[in-house]
Formats: sequence, structure tokens, C-alpha cells
Amino acid sequence: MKEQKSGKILVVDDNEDLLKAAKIFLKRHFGQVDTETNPDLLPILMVNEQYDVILLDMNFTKDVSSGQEGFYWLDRILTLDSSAVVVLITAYGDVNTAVKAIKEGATDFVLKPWENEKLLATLNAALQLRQSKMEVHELRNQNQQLYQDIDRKFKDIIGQSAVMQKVFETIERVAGTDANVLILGENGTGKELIARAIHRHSKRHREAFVGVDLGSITSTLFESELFGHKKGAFTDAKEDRTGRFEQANKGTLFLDEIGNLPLPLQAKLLAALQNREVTRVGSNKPVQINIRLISATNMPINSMIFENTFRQDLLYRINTIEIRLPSLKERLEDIPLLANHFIELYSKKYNKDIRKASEALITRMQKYHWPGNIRELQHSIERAVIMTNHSVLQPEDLFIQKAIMMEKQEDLVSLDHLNIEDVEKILIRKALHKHNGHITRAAEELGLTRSSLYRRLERYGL
Ligand SMILES: Nc1ncnc2c1ncn2[C@@H]1O[C@H](COP(=O)(O)OP(=O)(O)OP(=O)(O)O)[C@@H](O)[C@H]1O
Repeated sequence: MKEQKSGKILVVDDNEDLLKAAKIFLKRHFGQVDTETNPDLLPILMVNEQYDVILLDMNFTKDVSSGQEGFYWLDRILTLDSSAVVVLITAYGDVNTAVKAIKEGATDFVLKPWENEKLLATLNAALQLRQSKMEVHELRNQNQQLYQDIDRKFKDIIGQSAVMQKVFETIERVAGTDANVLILGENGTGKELIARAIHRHSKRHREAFVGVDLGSITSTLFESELFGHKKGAFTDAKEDRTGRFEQANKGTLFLDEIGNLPLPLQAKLLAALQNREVTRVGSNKPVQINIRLISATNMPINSMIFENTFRQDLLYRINTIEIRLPSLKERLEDIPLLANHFIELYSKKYNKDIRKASEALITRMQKYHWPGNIRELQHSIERAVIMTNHSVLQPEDLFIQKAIMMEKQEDLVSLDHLNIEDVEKILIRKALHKHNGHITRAAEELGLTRSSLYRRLERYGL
């Protein structure tokens, strides 16, 4: 099999005969060999091509042999590309010039007239160096990207409204402490996002952030999931298992949906938090735990105390600091930022060229009530970005799809759970959808005048 030649070499020397000879010889060993007599063209050559090794003469002006020109061009090359690999050539080489050239960033030095085999060995070594320089360069870029991503995550908590500014202030104040934090807020308001931000800005950021959805754990699995179990502790315990508390040791434990925890399990959780230790199911050896606790719920946990559905002593354990996240309705001024943030995110993800949301869309979004908060807004934008042909997102991109989705959901709802307003809303949406948003026709079908339909649209935020 023919050997695949690699490496792009540029030879810069004022001697045309030398260049010809070099080209003939080097082409047998490298993928591309370019030659140039005029060093002034170096910058442009380097823009047009990424050379792996530049073989550079040290003297270009007739009767000058100081090597100063070589040093000048070496410096220019390294300024243009700090990973460039330059091998200097000179007929008047001496040890001092060689040492100086290496000190100034040259990779190696060859003397004219050269022996082909020696030149080849020097260039092969230079090529290897270039490859590792490029790998390091790439890794550094990746690293930088990762750091930017991590950094951006805090910036990814979008919000400039006064309520969100307060939330940011609180996060900054509490993150560095070990205080237990309770985050309250409706579904999709960003409770988990905030919990992760607190962890990332805490002293424990190098340790684990372990989340548990208490709303979805069955009573039977609660202890095994949280505290772990020993092999054979019960029928399905085929292996030893570390519980979430132990996994989070030295880090942060995030207990989501804590308001959904039944009372008997609240007692077990409280005991673990008070004693700062857990015992795996089937074991009698308690394990010490050191965790920072962040909890979250969408339930009105403070009033649950009065209904005896949440233990007051547990609440006191978990809510040293309380953060209440506003619903999206309470921060309508953040909608433009959020909308454009998700448009940018999903345009990149789906390779589309969508610049922003139109003003009409923003106004429309600010009138909608967003029961699913930011999660709903995020998903609506994602769908719209996938489906649209517009470069500026329009109301129909978002709301027609929303109407279709809602209609599907509403068809599943049985009417006896609804009050008269809900029924009206459903009928209005259906009529609008049927007539593609045509107000006069929808009003006719509903037996309303145009203005009374408008009034209802306004009232229901449709
Ligand atoms: N301020 C914000 N800026 C940008 N994205 C956000 C913001 N708040 C929430 N999100 C995004 O919205 C989605 C829902 O957020 P998250 O899961 O943190 O909400 P949650 O309150 O924990 O929801 P649930 O109560 O349903 O568990 C996530 O994709 C999150 O990244």
C-alpha cells in the first residue's frame, strides 16, 4: 500500500535554485511543499494556508549575513500563529546564532548546504512537534469552551426583573454558607436550576450534587433509595446499594417535591437530618453524613403546617433560608429576554437562522398566562423554532401550535370538572382554531358579537 504523505511545508529563501531542489526532494516525503522567495508575502501565505513547518532562511538581503532578517521574520510568524513551527536555515550558522534562534522560539536550525537525510529528520521531528502543539491548542480551546459554558450557566438563569434580582442577591448571599435552603415556586419556575446554581457557587462545588424526586418515590422504596440497603435486605436487594444521602456526602442533596412526602416518611427524613446519619436497610451500622440540604416544592408548605399535612419540625430543619421563585406571570418584563434566549439556543441546536421574536409575538406572550411557567415557554419556543419558516418568530408560530396542543389536552378533560369560564375558554379556542383565528367567523359560530368575543379574549388572556 502506498504510504499516505502528510504535512504542509513552506520554504522561504531568496535562492531560487535552492528552492527548486528543496521542493523536488521534500515533495517525496510530505503532503504539500510550497516555496517563496519573498518573505514579505509570509503573512498572506499564512492566512491562506495553515503550514505545519516553515523552513526559513535567515538572510534575504544581498551581502547581509547577520541573520537579523531571519529573527525579524521568526518573530512575525510567531505573532501570527503562536503554534507555528519554524526551522531556520543559514549558510553562516554558528552555535551562538543557533542558541539565540531557539531562545526566540525557533524549533530547530539547519546549516546550508544541507544533507538531505539530516534535513528530513529535522523536518519530521518538527512535524511531530507541530502535531502535539495543535493537540494542546485544541484541548485548550475545548477547556476554554467548557469554562465558558460553566460560567454561562449562572448567566443562563435569565431574568432582569426586580423579583429575579432579589432572588440572585439571595443566592449570592447564601451559596457560600452551609445553610439549608427551601425553594418555593410553581412548576417550571426554575427551582432545580437555582438549586444547582447554589451548589456551583458553594464551597462544595467540587463534590456531588445529588437530586431526588420525593414526589415519585414509593413508600416502600423510600428508605432504600435515600439510605441505601444491604444485599439480601429484601427480595429485590440483589446487591449492596448506596443511598442518595451517602452519594451526596460532602456535597449537596437536593430534595425535590418535598411537600409531597407522606407524614410517616417525613418522620424518617427528619430523623436522618437530625442525627446526621443514615442506616442502610438490612444493616445496623449507622453511617455519618455531611450534606448541604436544598429542598424544593410547589406546594403551599407553610399553610400545610396548619392542616397537619407537613411537620413543623421538619419545615424548621429545611427552611433556614427560603427562596420564593416568582411565576412567569409575575415577571412579564422578563419574557422578551427569555424568548430570545431560547430562540438563540434552539436555532443553534436545530441549525436554523432565526434571529428573534417579533414585537407582536412578545406582546402576545405577555398576555398569555403560562401555567407551566418557563418550562412551558421553553418547550413552546423549541417547537416553534423547529416548525417555522420565518427568520423572526411570529405569534402564529407559537400560538397556533399551542392551541392545537391545548385542544388535544382539553379533549381529554371531562366536562364535569370545569366551571363555566373554563368551558367558555375551551369553546372560544376551538372556534378560533376551526376558523384559523378569523375573529368574525369564530364570533358568528359562538353566537357572539365581535366586540364581546374580543372582550372575552382580553379577559381570559387568550
Ligand atoms: N430563569 C431561567 N432562565 C432560563 N431558563 C430557565 C429559568 N428558569 C427555568 N428555566 C428552564 O426551565 C426548565 C424548568 O426549570 P426547572 O426544572 O429548574 O424548574 P422546577 O421549578 O424545578 O420545575 P418542577 O417544579 O416541575 O420540578 C429548565 O429547562 C430550566 O433550564
